[in-house]
Parts: sequence; C-alpha cells; structure tokens
Amino acid sequence: MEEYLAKRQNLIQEDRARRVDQNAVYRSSPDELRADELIRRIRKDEGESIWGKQQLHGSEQLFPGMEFLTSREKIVGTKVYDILSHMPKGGLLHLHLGMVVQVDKVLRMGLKYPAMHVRTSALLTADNLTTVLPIFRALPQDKWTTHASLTDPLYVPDSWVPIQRARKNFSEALGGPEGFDRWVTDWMVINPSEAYGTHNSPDKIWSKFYATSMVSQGLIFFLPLWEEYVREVFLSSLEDGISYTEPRCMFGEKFMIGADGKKNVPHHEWLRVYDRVIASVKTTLRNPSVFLGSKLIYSVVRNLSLEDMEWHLDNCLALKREFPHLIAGFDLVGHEDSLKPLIYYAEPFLRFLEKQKELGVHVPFIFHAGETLGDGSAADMNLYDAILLGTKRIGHGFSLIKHPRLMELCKEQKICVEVCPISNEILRYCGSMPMHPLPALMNQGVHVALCSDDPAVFGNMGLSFDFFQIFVASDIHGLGTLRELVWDSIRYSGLDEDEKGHAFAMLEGQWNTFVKFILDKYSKDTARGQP
Ligand SMILES: O=c1[nH]cnc2c1ncn2[C@@H]1O[C@H](CO)[C@@H](O)[C@H]1O
Repeated sequence: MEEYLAKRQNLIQEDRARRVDQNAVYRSSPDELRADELIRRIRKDEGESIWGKQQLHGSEQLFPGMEFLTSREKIVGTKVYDILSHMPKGGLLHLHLGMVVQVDKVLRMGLKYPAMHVRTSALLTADNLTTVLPIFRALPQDKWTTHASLTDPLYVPDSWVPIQRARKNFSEALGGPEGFDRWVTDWMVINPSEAYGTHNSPDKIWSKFYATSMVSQGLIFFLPLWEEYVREVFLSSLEDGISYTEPRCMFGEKFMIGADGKKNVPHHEWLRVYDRVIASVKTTLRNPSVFLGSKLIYSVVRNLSLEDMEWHLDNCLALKREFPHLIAGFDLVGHEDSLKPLIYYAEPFLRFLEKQKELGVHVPFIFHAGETLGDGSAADMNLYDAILLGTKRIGHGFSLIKHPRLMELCKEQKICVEVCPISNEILRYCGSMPMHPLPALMNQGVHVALCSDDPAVFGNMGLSFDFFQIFVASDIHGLGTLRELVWDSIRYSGLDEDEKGHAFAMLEGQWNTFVKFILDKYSKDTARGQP
C-alpha cells in the first residue's frame, strides 16, 4: 500500500506540474502559505454551510459555481467573496466598453440631458413591455419635441419624446416613473428568467443580448454622457481593485453625437476625450499610482463588407499613429456562430500586417475566437485563423480545449486566453462553473486572463464575481493560482515594458496588504471554528 501511495503522489505531482500556476521562479512567503490554507478552509466550510444540501425555491439544488444570476445574492454574503473583493486584480483585459457601467447609473446620466429623447415602435401597454424596447437618441435643439408620453393613447409610434417627460408621464398603470426606470433597465440586462427559462440556449439569449446593447448604445453614444460614462468605467473598476482596463471600443460608426445633438464627432475626438478622462481621474485619486490608465482595442462587428473592413483597418492604423499610447489592438465582435468567420477577412488582415511593417507601427490582433459550442464549425475554426494571423491573446477561446495542437501553440507562442466564465454561463455556453473549460486550460499550462466581458448586462461588476465563481468550483485553485491570474493580467496586457515594471512593483505592495488582510480578519475566525 505504501508503494501504491507513493506512486499515486508522484502521478499527482507530475500532472499538477503542468499547471499554469506552477511558476518555477515564484516562491510563496510564509504569510501567503498561511493565507492559502485559510482560504481553502473557508472555501470548504462554505461549500458545506452555504452551498451544501440546502434547497433553493424548494426544488433547485445549490452548489458552488452554480448559475450566477440565481446565486448572486448568496455569493455577496460569503467570506470567500469578501476576501476576493479585497484582492488587487491587476488588469481587466476583456470587456466591451458599452457594457460596463451599472445600468441604473447610465439611465440616471441620460435623464440629466434635455437633448436626450426616447421612442418606441408601438404604444406601450402592460402586454408589450417585454417586447417593445426603448430607442434613445440625443437630438439637436431644433429637433427637440414637446410630446408628452410613450403611454398616452395619442402617442404616435416612432415619434421622439424627451426622456424626462417620458419618465414623468409614464402611466400609473405601468408603474409611473419607477415603472419607466424598470422597463428601461430590464431591457439593458439579462434576467435569470430569460437566461435559464425563455432564452435558454446561446442563439436565443444572444437575441436579448443584442437588444441590451441597442438600448444602452442610444444613451452612451452622446459625447457629454460618454465622457461621464468613461470616467465611471475607471472609477468603478478601481473600486474593485482593477488598476488597468483594456476595453473593446466599437468604432463602426464614424461619428458620435456631440453636445449640440449633431452626429459629427470623429474618432480622434473620442480618443482625445478618453485621454482627458484618464488624466483627470489621475488627478482626483488620493493614491494615483494604483491607476495604470487604459488602452482601447479598436473593434468592429464581424459582419462588415470587405471594403468597409479595409477602411477600418486603415483607420485603425491612422489612429494608432496619432494616439500610440491608446490603441492596444484590433478585434471583431458579435455572435461568432451567426456572423462572418475570420477567414472571410484574411486578405485585408494580411495586408494590414504588411502595412504595419511599412509604417513601422504595431497594432496586434486580439481576436475573439472559439466562443462557440461547435466542433469544427466556422466559429470553432476561427481559432486556427486567430493563431495563424498572430493574435496576441484569444478572446474567450471557449472551444480551444478541443484542439491539442492549438493549446500547444498557445503555450509556445505565449498567447493568453481571455476567459470570461460568467459571460459564458449566462450566454449558455455552459450550464454552470463545473462545466466550464477553464480548469482544463489552466491544468494544461495555458495562460489565462480572467475577465468579465459585459458586467453591466450580466451583473458581474468588477472582477470579484468571476474570481469567486472559478475559485469555488475548483479544489485545486489556491492563493498561488489567484496570484498567477492577477500577474498574467499585467504580463499579457498592452502596457509597455516600463508601465509593466511599475505595475508589478505596485501590485507587490497591494498583494502584501491583501495577504495581511486575510490573516488579520480571518485567522481568528476560522481558528474558533476548528474542532
Ligand atoms: O462575448 C461577446 N462576444 C462577442 N461579441 C460581444 C460579446 N460581448 C459583447 N459583444 C458585442 O460587443 C458589442 C458591444 O461592445 C455588441 O455588439 C455586443 O454584441
């Protein structure tokens, strides 16, 4: 038996040695080892006391890593969540800029502007609140209207109503002004009844997902609001310990609506504002060194014509030359299963790479690829093209574990996978965390940046929720895993070498404070719980 146990131990070690957190250089400090033991014990205790055997709504089973939208409230009350919410997160490398700020805050921003108007395609009634969505748009003053209400029988479908009036005069039968807020914000998020009931498949939930982005886009795509919004992206990220963000920004529209309500603000003006907000946030922070700024990934929807794609690639290079510190990469977004595959754009992409050599600028592709359940489908095949085209990271890579050679290439070429666990679950690529491929990637040594994707829509604000879900769904992940994920989020970011040096030094200090926090707050607590 002894011999068997020794063999067993060996095999486990051999297997674990391939894990991504087996960093040969890094050695945990004694404090880290104690904190690691503590959080593992807390996870185990809560696995039984909170997620064990109890019943939710009588019939559904609770378990660690269960569906996020029905467990969010429970998660917030856990010690593991408390610990993770104090963790410094480093960078957040996969998020869609228009889907970051809490929806009620975005609505409140919209309500401040008399230029902001709203319309619907039909008179709103109790029966169509969930099928008729609000369309927002800021209008030039000569187009402002005095229409009174979206719910008055005299409402002419598709006519603009000033947002403040639409809210104030929202019919009492539909809940009055609060009913208006509810109607709007319900259109900007995915609800559990949709994700787990009416829209319980990737294709179905994507239809609601597209609707959420249409609704919020109308509010955000207005420069004065956009400026406030971007500030809130940085501030709310900092609140959760995120020092750096690298959002995908949609540049598909050539002009944004300006303060005068006219659609005439070109891309370089968006970037000037972005730069200005970064600088002004730095001046308002008590400790500005924790804010490492932000860079954007130039993004367009994956349904453009070849001609339009060519234009955007050139435009991206022009912006990169004007704002070298702000453009981190180029990507295509949108539903991979139903839109154009990467191979469709191979020619313009190859020309883009050539032009970069000629111009001496570098804009890496940072492609979404393999966000699919397919095996050999066009969306799954995007992984081959992403890697061949030199992608710096892979967005999602949900189907990557099906491809052994591609996993090797990710390791050899240091391609990091931006994994968005809660997004994948809510968009129904997996039913819950225990079904998620993340452990397969990490166990095989593929580097990962943990990301939230669309926190405003999913309710996973910051990064603590995504860390929570993956941490409780594994018995292997420990403090060292968390540390590796945080450090990788800087290593694989678009920060330059100097910025990374500063980031690691800053993180080191934050991390020590975090470890001390765990020990100070929880060592007594669990000692008492011991038999
Ligand atoms: O997980 C995702 N995969 C692909 N596209 C996405 C994802 N999340 C959001 N978007 C897309 O990004 C745009 C807003 O910035 C929207 O078009 C939305 O559909």
